[in-house]
Amino acid sequence: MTEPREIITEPLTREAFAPFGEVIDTDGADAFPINQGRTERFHALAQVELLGEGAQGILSIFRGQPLEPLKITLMERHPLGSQAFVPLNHGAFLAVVAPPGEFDESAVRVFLTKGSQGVSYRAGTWHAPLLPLAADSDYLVVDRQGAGSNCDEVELKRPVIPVSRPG
Ligand SMILES: NC(=O)N[C@@H](O)C(=O)O
Ligand code: NI
Repeated sequence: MTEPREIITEPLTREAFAPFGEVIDTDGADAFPINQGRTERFHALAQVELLGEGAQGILSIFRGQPLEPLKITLMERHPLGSQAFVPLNHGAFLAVVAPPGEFDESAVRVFLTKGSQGVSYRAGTWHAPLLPLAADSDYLVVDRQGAGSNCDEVELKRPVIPVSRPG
């Protein structure tokens, strides 16, 4: 059994997450009034990427459970589309990511979201499957349905254990 590797979680910010996708959050986002001023539109927080033959955008709800023990051994990517997760009951989660392209295990980073934040993984961004911190956490998921293979998986040589920043 290979030695697990601890990675310190980072707070999720647009700038830090930019190589992997977008942060879906009203904080710090541009907004403009619509509906005669009764509604604020936080516009285009993320782009939906739908690539390849017969690609369609779909909306699903994932009801996730925490991974226990919290040890990540597998990551995946969706080369033909983005995948967004938006919490429906304020469930914080871990966004464990690595840059698109050839998988580089040394480049894995762990972001801790606030319950008010969602993410959109860019097409091809390596990520761990949904990792909510609390039981029965619901997320609206926007991703791609269509022809072709849209899920590549990779086994980590060293399992990753997220740890919170000391202090
Ligand atoms: N398998 C599936 O639809 N979900 C994963 O892609 C995930 O990122 O959770
Ligand atoms: Ni995924």
